[in-house]
Parts: sequence; structure tokens; C-alpha cells
Amino acid sequence: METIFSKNKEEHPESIKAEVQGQLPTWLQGILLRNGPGMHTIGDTKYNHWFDGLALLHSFTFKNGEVYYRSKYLRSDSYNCNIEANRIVVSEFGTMAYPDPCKNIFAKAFSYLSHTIPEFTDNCLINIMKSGDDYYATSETNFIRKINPQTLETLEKVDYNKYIAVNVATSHPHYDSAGNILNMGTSIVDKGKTKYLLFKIPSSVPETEKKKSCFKHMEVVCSIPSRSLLQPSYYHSFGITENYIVFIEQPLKLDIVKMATAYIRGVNWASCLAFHKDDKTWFHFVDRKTKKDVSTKFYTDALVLYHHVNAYEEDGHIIFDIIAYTDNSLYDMFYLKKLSKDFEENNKLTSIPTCKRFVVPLQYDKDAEVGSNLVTLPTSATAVKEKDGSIYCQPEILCEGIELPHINYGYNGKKYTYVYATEVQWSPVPTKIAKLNVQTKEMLHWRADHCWPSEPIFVPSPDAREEDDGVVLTCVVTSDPKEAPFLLILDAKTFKELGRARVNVEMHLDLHGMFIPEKALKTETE
Ligand SMILES: CC1=C(/C=C/C(C)=C/C=C/C(C)=C/C=O)C(C)(C)CCC1
Ligand SMILES: [Fe+2]
Repeated sequence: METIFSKNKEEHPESIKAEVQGQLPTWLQGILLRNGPGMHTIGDTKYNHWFDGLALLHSFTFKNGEVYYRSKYLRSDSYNCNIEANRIVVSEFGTMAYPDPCKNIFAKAFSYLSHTIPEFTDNCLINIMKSGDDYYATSETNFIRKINPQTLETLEKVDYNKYIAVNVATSHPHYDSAGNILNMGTSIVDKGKTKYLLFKIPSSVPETEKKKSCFKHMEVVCSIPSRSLLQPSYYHSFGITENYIVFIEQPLKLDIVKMATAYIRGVNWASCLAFHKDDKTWFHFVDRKTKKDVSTKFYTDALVLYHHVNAYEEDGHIIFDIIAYTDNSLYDMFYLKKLSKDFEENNKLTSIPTCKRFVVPLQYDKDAEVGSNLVTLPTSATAVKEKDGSIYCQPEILCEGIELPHINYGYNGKKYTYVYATEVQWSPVPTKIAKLNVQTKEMLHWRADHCWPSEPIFVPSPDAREEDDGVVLTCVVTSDPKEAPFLLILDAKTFKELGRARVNVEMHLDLHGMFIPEKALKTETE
């Protein structure tokens, strides 16, 4: 386990030809680009948490039936400062560090008295985002880093905060049909009003502009005030339907006072997050046209979620599927100490990720009796009217034990049938890939001994007629040293293996990524 999680991984910036077994579809041409933590030790210092590791990008390029692999560390300012100092000098999620005295790039960190929140890291290790023709590595701070998807080189650093007042933003943006990005972020320090902002980054800028920057044209679409000024909710993703934004204000909250004093107290960012188990979880539905939050108060019991699966509208209801927990044990499980020592005995999940479906009636009989269930669709999910007019929602359980959900993005915001995900049993590390039919709850699986698959990515076939016409791609890390890691290609419909592309490198466990079809790649850089 130690090797898989915390051993520093070497980068392989020159492409390596993979050994392909089986038959890959001829239409599968493009780059699977993924991100995740690859280095957890610098000099004599070690990060505490798996999410702290320095971003290591890797890619699988599919070209005429062949597959090429490469990997490269993101040359973030955090990476460069740490490597130069040969110790951790930039704080990450679970590790508080103090800047190298001779470097002042992160010096703002010390001016906590004048700045409520210190400068965050640009170690963008979570996901990849597409903005126009460009690609960015992302995390959850105000910084993203442009990258070259072909060479994996690191390009400019973008500070969202220069354009709009967000201090943190999600790594799971949505894209509309024109390719514009819709994302959410929290404004913590702007005029003392803590709020959640939905913002848009256009996919293109006016032709006449000399220095083209989509970010200059970023705009706040609407905002939702935080229920608590000093404790906004933490969130990792949000949902979107044709007409609404689905935002869940969960009782896992960031404590701004704790964050502002974290440096002086020598504690990490993770300790500024707290789960308030007796609080409620509030649902917000913002009308994308009027930009107004639906006025009815919808809520459920305390839960913690990271990933929305999908959301859509049906007969006056909003249906949204999420992967939920009953506590915040997920973040605790990824402390490297827990992942290395007696892993199997000591690191059992205390809360199993559960795929829950909420069905929320937006149009309902306003004279309905208190205590009545307002849901009129065939589901076991309920929405019960309370005395004060608020509506208490309880979910239908779709399945247990899945995480890192992925759908056919063509069905995002629409009625859909399939979720591809990793399946976890007793540990936070997945052992299977699953396909769940959300209508029938039927499941298909793929597993193999000593194999640890990553987030599955669905790629539609060019002539797709059905939602699951395509392939599912997943990187498989092996715990058997005799077996090299591989990229697995499954037929999305049958979940049968089409092939694998083996690469003889020590591959890291990653988080998220995207497939870039050949036609979406700029040609001049090849
Ligand atoms: C550095 C930093 C943060 C980083 C959070 C990270 C890195 C979260 C990763 C979450 C993942 C990978 C979840 C998977 O389900 C915060 C708390 C936003 C704010 C303070 C500064
Ligand atoms: Fe995520």
C-alpha cells in the first residue's frame, strides 16, 4: 500500500509505446488526460494527506490502434518552490508549511492580519478543464494552470480572483452546449458577505480582441448567500438541469475564522473543515433564466457529498442523483499514515458512499396538507410538506458502494440511464468498475485480482445511437509488482474487455480526467 499511495512517482515526459492486447475500436483517436497526486516526499519532509501530493499529469494517446503513454509533473509555483527549497514550503489541504525565507512568492501567507485568507496553492492536482481550445489543470483554490495536452507542459497560471471575487472554486465545472464553462465558487472575503457564486467562462472571445483571454470575459451569473457568514459550506461539485442549477448547502463547512488564523496556530486547512451532524442539508435550485433561487425551502438530513452524478427535470420535479456519506470520514481516510499502516485492518469505511436519488417537486399543490408527500412520480423518494411550509426530502437509494461517477456527458442535465463508477468495498480504494442502470438498478462489473481501477471515463462512439454506445476507459494500477499497470478499454454496453494497453512504469493512483477526441485537439502543437 505504501508504494501505491505515497512513494514518489517518476515522470516520463517522453512518450512510451504501450503494449496493446486485444482490439481497440478504430474510431478511438485522441488523448485521455488525467491528473492526480504523484509526489508526497520532498527532501526530508512529507505531506500528511494523499490530496496534498504534487500534481502529476499523465496521458494515453490513441493513434491508429496504438497507445502512447507519458507523464509529467505540473510545474506549479508550489512545485518549483518546494523543489528549489528541497522541502515542503507551500501549504496544501492537509499540510501546513512555512515559506522559504528567501522566497517571497507565498509571502502573503504571513500577512494574515491584513488579508483574511492567505494565498493558496496552485498545485492543481484534481481535474482537467477545457476552456475554448485550451486545457487547464484544476484544484479547488482560486488558481488554475494552463497545460499543453500533448506535451503535458505547464503554461500560464490563472487567478480567478483577478476577475471575480472567488476564493475557492470547484474542480467539477459544467459545460453548456456551446462549450461555455459554468462553475461555482465561494466568495469569502468580499465586503463581508459570504456567498456562493455561479460563474461563466465563455468558450470564445470577440475576434477583434488582440490578447485573447476567455477569463477577461468571465462573469458572475448569479449568487446564493451563505446561510452562515463565517461558515460557508464546502462543496466539491454541483448539478445542472435544462433550467436549473442544483446546489447543495451541506453541513460540512469551512470555518473562516479558523482559516484566517490557521497559519498563526500552525494547523492545516483540513482542520478548518467541520461536519455539523445536527444541521440540515439545504437544497438550492436557481432558475438559469431569472437567476432566482426557488423560494420554497427544501432540505434533508445531514449528509456529506462530493460528487453529483446527474440531474434532470421531469413532470414539474427536479431529480438529482448524488454520492452521499453520513459523515466526513472520507477525508480522514486519506491521511497517509492511515493508508500505510495496517491498511486493511485500520482503514475501514465508517460510512459507505451511497448513490441517492432526490426527487423534488417544484410545481405542487400549494394547498396540500401538512405531512403529505408531494412527489407524484413513481419513486420511493419523498418530499413532505412541513408546518412552516418547508419541504423535507428523503431519497431513494439507487445503490451502495460507488464513487467517482461518470456519465455520457451528452446526457448531462437530461433524463439518463447509466452511471459508470468505481466500486469500493471495505476500503476507500476501489477494487471494481461498475455500470449502474439508474432506472432498473441493475449493475455490471469489471474486476481482476490485485487491480485498483481509477475513475472510469465514458467515450461515445461517433455513430452512437444509444446512451451506452461507446467505450469506458480506466487506468488500472496493480499491487502485484510482477504485473505492469494498464489502461483498460471496456465496451460500455456489455462491460466486456475490448483490450488493454500495458505500460511498464510505476503509475500513480489518480483522481479525475477527460478524454479529448482527436478532432478537438489543436493540430499545430503535434
Ligand atoms: C488547498 C485548499 C483546499 C483544498 C482542497 C482539496 C485539495 C480537496 C480535494 C478534494 C478531493 C480530491 C475530493 C475527492 O472526492 C480547500 C479546502 C478547498 C481550501 C483551502 C485550501
Ligand atoms: Fe471529484
